[in-house]
Amino acid sequence: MPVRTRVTVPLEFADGYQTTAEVITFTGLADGKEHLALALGSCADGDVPLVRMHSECMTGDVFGSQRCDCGPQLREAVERIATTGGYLLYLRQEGRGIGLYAKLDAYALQDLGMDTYEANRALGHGDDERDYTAAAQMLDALGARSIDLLTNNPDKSSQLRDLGVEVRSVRPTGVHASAANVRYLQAKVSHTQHTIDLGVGVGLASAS
Ligand SMILES: Nc1nc2c(ncn2[C@@H]2O[C@H](COP(=O)(O)OP(=O)(O)OP(=O)(O)O)[C@@H](O)[C@H]2O)c(=O)[nH]1
Ligand SMILES: [Zn+2]
Repeated sequence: MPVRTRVTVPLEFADGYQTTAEVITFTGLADGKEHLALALGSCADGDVPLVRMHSECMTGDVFGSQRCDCGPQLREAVERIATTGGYLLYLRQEGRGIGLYAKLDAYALQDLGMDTYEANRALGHGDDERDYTAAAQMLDALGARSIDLLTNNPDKSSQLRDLGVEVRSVRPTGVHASAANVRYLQAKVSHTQHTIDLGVGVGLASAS
């Protein structure tokens, strides 16, 4: 699974944080999507890279939506990986794999009282349609056979291990709770066993 292009991109976030990423593209990924890898920090030969598999969320990543925790998780991941050395895989799996329009349909159903998983099912989708085969191919192309994985989602480490990636450790992300997303985070904890400690959530007090 060859790397197609590597290009250096200087990054500056809204809060002024700056770093440099090597943005990497691939050919022949299993699902034919244009997934990106960002190499951040420095990883010497033999070091185990810190990896985040970030699923695309246009509303959260681009527009700063408060309905989810994607924007702050992305910002956190870039800095942690730049400090440690590793890869951010930006996966084109909008809406947990159901697509942007369907995610917004699901938001409309959540506004009528469904939780995030019930809304997916009401639309005829699975709870989570993401498959990490392409991510495993990207890691293989990068020579990352053993990784430390930044996630609260047990399905990500489980799928990667089944795909032959050695996940040496799983590191939780910070808790980015707010009044607007706490119900969504609670659903992730109760339904898919995410390791999010909502008792210590940043901003949780304002949600109660
Ligand atoms: N269908 C649907 N997708 C959502 C909703 N809220 C967020 N998403 C999508 O969920 C994905 C976010 O996934 P991740 O940031 O990987 O979060 P996660 O699976 O909880 O795992 P970690 O953050 O690694 O713990 C993005 O693709 C979002 O677009 C929702 O209410 N419905
Ligand atoms: Zn989001």
